Amino acid sequence: MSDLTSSGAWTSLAAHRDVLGEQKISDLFQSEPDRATRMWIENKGLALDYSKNRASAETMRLLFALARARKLEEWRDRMFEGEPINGTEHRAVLHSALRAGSDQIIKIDGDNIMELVTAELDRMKNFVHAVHEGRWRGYSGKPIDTIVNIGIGGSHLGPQAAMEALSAHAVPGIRTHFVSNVDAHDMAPVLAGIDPETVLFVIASKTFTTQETMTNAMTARRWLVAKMGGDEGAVAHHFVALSTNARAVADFGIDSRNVFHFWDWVGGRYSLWSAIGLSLALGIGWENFSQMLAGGRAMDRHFQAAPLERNMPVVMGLLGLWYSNFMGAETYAVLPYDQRLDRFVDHLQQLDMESNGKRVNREGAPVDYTTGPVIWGRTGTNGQHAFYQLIHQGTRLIPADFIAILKADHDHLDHHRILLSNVLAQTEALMIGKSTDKVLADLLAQGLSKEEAALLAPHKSFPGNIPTNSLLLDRLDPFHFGQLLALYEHKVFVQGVIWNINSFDQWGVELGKVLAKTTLADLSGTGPITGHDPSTNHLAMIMRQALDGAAVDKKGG
Ligand SMILES: O=P(O)(O)OC[C@H]1O[C@H](O)[C@H](O)[C@@H](O)[C@@H]1O
Repeated sequence: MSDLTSSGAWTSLAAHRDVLGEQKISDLFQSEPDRATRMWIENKGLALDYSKNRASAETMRLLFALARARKLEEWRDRMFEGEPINGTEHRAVLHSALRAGSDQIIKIDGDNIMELVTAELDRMKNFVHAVHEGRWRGYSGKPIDTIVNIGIGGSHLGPQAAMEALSAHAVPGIRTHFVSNVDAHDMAPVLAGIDPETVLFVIASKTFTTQETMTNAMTARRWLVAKMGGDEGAVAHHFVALSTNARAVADFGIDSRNVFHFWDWVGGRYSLWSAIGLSLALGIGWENFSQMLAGGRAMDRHFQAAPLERNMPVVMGLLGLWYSNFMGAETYAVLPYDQRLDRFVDHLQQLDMESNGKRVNREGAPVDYTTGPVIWGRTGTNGQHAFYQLIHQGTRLIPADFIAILKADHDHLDHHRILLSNVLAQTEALMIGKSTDKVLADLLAQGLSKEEAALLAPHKSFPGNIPTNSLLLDRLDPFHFGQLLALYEHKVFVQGVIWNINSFDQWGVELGKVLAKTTLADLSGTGPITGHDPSTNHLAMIMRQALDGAAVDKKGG
């Protein structure tokens, strides 16, 4: 047994789970009448109500004890102080420094990195202003009005999700596009709809080696040069790069003055706060981007200063772990009740699953407990008419976060009232359910015979007791979005610490990348394809025939 599963804190929780059993959340409200106010944490316009969880006061006490036994506070401080807690890559984890403010001093190996951070933010700010004020111009002298971000994973999902979330704050007259997939069905329609004289391509890649991004960037570059009559000089006016790899950017042919830097202590999925946020800053303006950083900073301060018992990321991390490790939940749903947060779930998916989808601990030993859950979701109310059926009546336990925005950015108050009423109805229904007896009584009252009612009742009853958090944001503005994003970043960190895994590497994505080089060579070659298993050889042969424009022989391959 591992240190974790043999620890007193863990075994106490397991024993407590057996005692708590199937105790109803609604009964906990009877025995703990102060739950709604006690299980409530608020920080600068972002509030968490976690009272609708399968967790009593005693559960929470044991979870906080687990966090302390795993030295969560020490790990948190080590992260903020720049210790190399990303052990497999010997790197610090300092995305918090990107939003810390210029008055802070944060050192790595004795050097104050805040000087670098502040200088780069200043460069970004100047650039954003130059574009918006029409001082930065395209090759033919026209001002820029279209931004095309080319990146993937952490260099795409965060900026795109934030741009969509903050669409109410978009700078008038600036259009933004986000291209990620190497599938040219992504890039082609964008190129078809933009003006080469007024476009700025923002090539976002931490490593500047990612196949998809490099392929898309080359295509964009070829397209632009062709549109400019073959003049390579146009590239300097229409391309900027965001990267930690200055050399590879130079090799690509982007002028060093057009490169915005960040550093290896910023993980890709944590990089929205860095130069990777440039497309977003161009899309929403510098003041709004700064507000987002301020929101992230506010959550950092909360995470650092609030006692564990009043600490939002800690509570959310511990509750998630409770369901995952002690109640068998395999997935976790995030259900934002705001259309603009639809893509936020995609970002959270990478943030959480790439961070905590690990099967060995920091020391490389296999874990004997489950780690990161499958994160999924979609906006409510759309989800209600699609997959909520399974949450309500399926066989799996699916805990969920409901995210609601108190004040909308439109004038249709009637819509907003309906939207929020659905948040209440769903979280209540998930908790309370509807017993078979109650359904039976209702059916009889409607005039059904006893036999008919008995047949129908099991289908119409709901077990309930499905746990939810309710997150309330005053408004979906840059500050509160920044808080929300940092909240989830720290939730992921909390869980990673307790599981003793490295949440900041991502070796699991490497194998496919390496193999893709071989398979690309196969698809580009001529002779028989024999280097793989029979299935892969067969599939590759069919694909090559199709790519070569030959008649496809699916049978023979
Ligand atoms: O920014 P890049 O170096 O192009 O990387 C883009 C993405 O691809 C990788 O495969 C990683 O899994 C991601 O964490 C990363 O964000």
